[in-house]
Amino acid sequence: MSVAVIGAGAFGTALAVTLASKAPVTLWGREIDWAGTRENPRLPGVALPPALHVTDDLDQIRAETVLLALPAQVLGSFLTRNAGLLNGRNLVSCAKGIDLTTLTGPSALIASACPDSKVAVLTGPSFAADIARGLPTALTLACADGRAGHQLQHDLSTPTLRLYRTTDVTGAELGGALKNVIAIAAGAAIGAGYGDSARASVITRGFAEMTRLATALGARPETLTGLSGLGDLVLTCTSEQSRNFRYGLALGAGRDFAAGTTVEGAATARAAAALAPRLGVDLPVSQLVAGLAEGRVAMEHALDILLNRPLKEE
Ligand SMILES: NC(=O)c1ccc[n+]([C@@H]2O[C@H](COP(=O)([O-])OP(=O)(O)OC[C@H]3O[C@@H](n4cnc5c(N)ncnc54)[C@H](O)[C@@H]3O)[C@@H](O)[C@H]2O)c1
Ligand SMILES: O=P(O)(O)OC[C@H](O)CO
Repeated sequence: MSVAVIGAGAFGTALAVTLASKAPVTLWGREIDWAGTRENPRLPGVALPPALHVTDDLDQIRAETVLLALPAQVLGSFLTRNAGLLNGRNLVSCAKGIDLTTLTGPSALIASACPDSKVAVLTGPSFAADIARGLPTALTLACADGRAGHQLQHDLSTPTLRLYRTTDVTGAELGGALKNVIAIAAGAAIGAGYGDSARASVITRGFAEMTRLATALGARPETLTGLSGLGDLVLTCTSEQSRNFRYGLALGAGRDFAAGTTVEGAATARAAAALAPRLGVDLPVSQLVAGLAEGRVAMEHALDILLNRPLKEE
């Protein structure tokens, strides 16, 4: 097995660090002026192991399996530019989002750009810092090709990173994408001072919403109850390590949020809101988060919008 990681942000670097405990790994990033220090400022306090080679030269990516750890909204253009280099290899998406241009998940972007590749998705509850520090973590490896998924599950598991396998790529990647949207709403509820009971309602109704959208797009409902759905939803809605949750906190409290931070849920809320009428599904939380993120909805009206919806059966 040979593995490379594209995207030297926090997550790509963390995955490369844990995988380098098994075999040499090449990590590609476009801004790697930090490489000589053997510490990525996006992952402070983690020394890169000797088996991890960092480069900004894509020609050095020769591995048969390539993990794509770029933000969801830049993945499409990256694939278009580099399909010649990537097509035919096993390509594993590590991004959590829905592409705003195509309203599809990362796996469809990859399949379209690289038709000769086996496509997989690696997703689930995990903070980059936890993986890089060797804390125990369990993720979902989704691949429609069962045999390829089985191989990737073994190739990409490490002593501290335990992968479970599924063939439901749609369910796994939508769980990972949509939990970010709900985490923004949960953060906003806490930031606005609505309390933990309100957060529990957001998580529960948000989970119902995730399941509605994902199943309308072909996901298996049980996938949403797994690590990639409920597992990641719980983590992201309850931890201030999450950037989506912290962004929501700032929205709720009326505070500024650090520009340039990767907050996948904002664009994904807009994508989900655009999908809702096409699929005939009701996504009130996603629509609200899209409105908040775009500045169309003021936080002081957000609660009224949710509470004034018609009363209905659970
Ligand atoms: N950080 C985590 O804990 C974590 C955990 C699980 C999944 N993820 C997912 O991984 C993905 C990446 O997140 P991250 O935390 O690594 O983000 P990050 O903000 O730490 O890093 C993003 C990286 O992408 C690079 N980049 C941005 N635009 C680019 C482009 N056009 N071409 C090439 N490189 C580009 C940046 O230079 C940066 O290195 C996201 O979809 C995120 O949801 C992150
Ligand atoms: O920091 P966030 O909000 O992007 O969350 C990171 C991971 O997706 C948690 O599983």
